Amino acid sequence: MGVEYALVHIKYTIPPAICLTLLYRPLLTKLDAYKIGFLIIIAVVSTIPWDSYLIRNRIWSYPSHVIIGPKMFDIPLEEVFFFVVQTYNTSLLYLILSKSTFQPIYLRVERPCSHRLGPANPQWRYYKLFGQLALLALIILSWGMVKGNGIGTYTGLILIWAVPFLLILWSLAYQFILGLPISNTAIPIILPTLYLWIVDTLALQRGTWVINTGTKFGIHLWDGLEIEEALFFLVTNTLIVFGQLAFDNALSVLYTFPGLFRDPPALPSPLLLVQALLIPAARYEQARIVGLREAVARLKKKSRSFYLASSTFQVQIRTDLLLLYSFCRVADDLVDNACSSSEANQRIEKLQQFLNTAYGDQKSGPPNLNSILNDFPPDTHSALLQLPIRKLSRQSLEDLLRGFQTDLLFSKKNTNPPIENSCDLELYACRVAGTVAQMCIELIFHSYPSSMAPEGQCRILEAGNRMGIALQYVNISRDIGVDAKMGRVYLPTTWLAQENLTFNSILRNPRGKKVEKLRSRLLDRAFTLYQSSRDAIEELPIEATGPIRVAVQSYMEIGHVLRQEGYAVKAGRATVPKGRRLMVAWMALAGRE
Ligand SMILES: CC(C)=CCC/C(C)=C/CC/C(C)=C/CC/C(C)=C/[C@@H]1[C@@H](COP(=O)(O)OP(=O)(O)O)[C@]1(C)CC/C=C(\C)CC/C=C(\C)CCC=C(C)C
Repeated sequence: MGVEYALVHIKYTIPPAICLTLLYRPLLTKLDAYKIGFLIIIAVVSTIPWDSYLIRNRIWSYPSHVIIGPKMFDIPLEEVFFFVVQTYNTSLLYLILSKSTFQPIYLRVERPCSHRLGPANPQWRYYKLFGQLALLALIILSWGMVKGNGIGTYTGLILIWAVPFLLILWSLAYQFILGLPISNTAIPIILPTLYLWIVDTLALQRGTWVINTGTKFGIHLWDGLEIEEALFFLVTNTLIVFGQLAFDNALSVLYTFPGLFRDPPALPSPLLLVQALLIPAARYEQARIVGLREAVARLKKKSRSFYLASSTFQVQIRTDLLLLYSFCRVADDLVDNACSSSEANQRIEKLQQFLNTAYGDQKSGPPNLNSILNDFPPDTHSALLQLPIRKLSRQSLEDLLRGFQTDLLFSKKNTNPPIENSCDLELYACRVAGTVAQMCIELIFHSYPSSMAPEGQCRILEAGNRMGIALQYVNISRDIGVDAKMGRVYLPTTWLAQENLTFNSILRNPRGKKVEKLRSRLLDRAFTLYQSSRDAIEELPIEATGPIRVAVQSYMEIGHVLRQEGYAVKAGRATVPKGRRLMVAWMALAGRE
């Protein structure tokens, strides 16, 4: 009996497990736990028969003085723990590295060129086939090595066990394996493999486990690292990462195509996941993928705070929020970028017609939105078409358009600017931002059905509305100068009068001590509203609380920056430095401010 192998864990595998857990803990969700647990079970169940065979046939062995004693099917318990901890560590590293990637946009429709819906990535079928043939060849080669019963036996046994699993995973998830950024694929394989190679070098040099002669090539990758050991760790980490990728591929299919899976559960069963993976890529909906790609690009370009926040949501709700953002952004830009206020008015009318058609008469089947799209520029079509209409209340979207209408009432000639007093300001903010908050909450409750009584849900919606107003006040405080250039002053005229300012004087000069005083007054209101509504976030479904905290705290941080002297400005707007934004997001996830 000895503790040598146990010490390998204490020194080398448990410390990274603890560090990775602490790092990922604020982001860990039930779905992540489900994924990791699922893979650990598969890893242990599939490795035990193979490892037991190897030990019984003396391919490798453990001197009795290095293990504590208890065994499972001849495998020391330390070794069984190794399968668990390796799967856990590599999975966590994968989750950390892939968190910011919105994976559904890497799905590809595969159709033959002659298909009536047009060509779409036909070459991917050949990539799949090529990989399958290569893996089949490897299986045949490894079978020959095992049969030969010579120095290639150990290599053959590793490959004959692992490659069939790789073949299955490749066949199901080749799109993600090939298409995702290497931060999601190669890096989570390479980093733990290199680490385990070093650990293995140290362990073998100390004789913790021994590969017997006659069944190995005797080649060392470096001094102390047998080629077979190096291969083993490479292959097992590849299996773990491919397993995670297959899982995520299934989730992406499930949550991206409502036409294939309408309202899938937040924790899908293994059967449902397999069904999603078996859907032929020819049935994926190209318009949906394009809509999501454009939504991600829009969010990335236009809002750093919400882009960062969006990456903390799970794929299901993240998809809906991205599409909502895309619609709101496009609608806001259509109005803001119109050449004249009459064109802007026409655009709002068209958006209203779009909503009328989209909500239409629910009984007469799905509405045909294509005819109305001709009224809009082509680069806005996907944002309009993909809006998750059936999950959102018509009232909120119509109020948002009413808010945009207020913007059109600003003009130098207009002697009655639309925001006269605090009530006007609040109503405006409620329409353009309170509605957005309410829609976000509607989407959350749709993704994570709650047993909360309707009164409770109403209370949360009201708090969300206040939070939206708070964010809009921060937005207005930040943009006083930018808005003045567009002929808009959202500070109430009664407030201006108290400082001997006028609408036109702000248009001429949106700076100075008096303006700072008013900015500060608006920020005070924003923070009061924030304080009065932030507790309601904790009552949201658990999957949404951390990410929503990130969204609102990141945006409120702009307010904190505005209160400091000499803050950084980008394109005329106060901006939160990246490091500070990340710190705020991290603290928000951890539930601190
Ligand atoms: C991660 C996440 C939550 C993403 C989605 C957010 C989303 C759908 C935002 C819509 C943004 C938008 C373009 C709306 C049009 C109207 C508008 C301009 C509103 C202002 C946003 C400003 O963003 P930005 O600075 O990029 O805009 P400009 O460059 O100035 O044009 C707003 C300030 C409103 C944003 C409000 C929210 C996102 C609501 C936040 C509150 C919640 C999510 C609910 C909190 C829940 C409780 C229970 C309190």
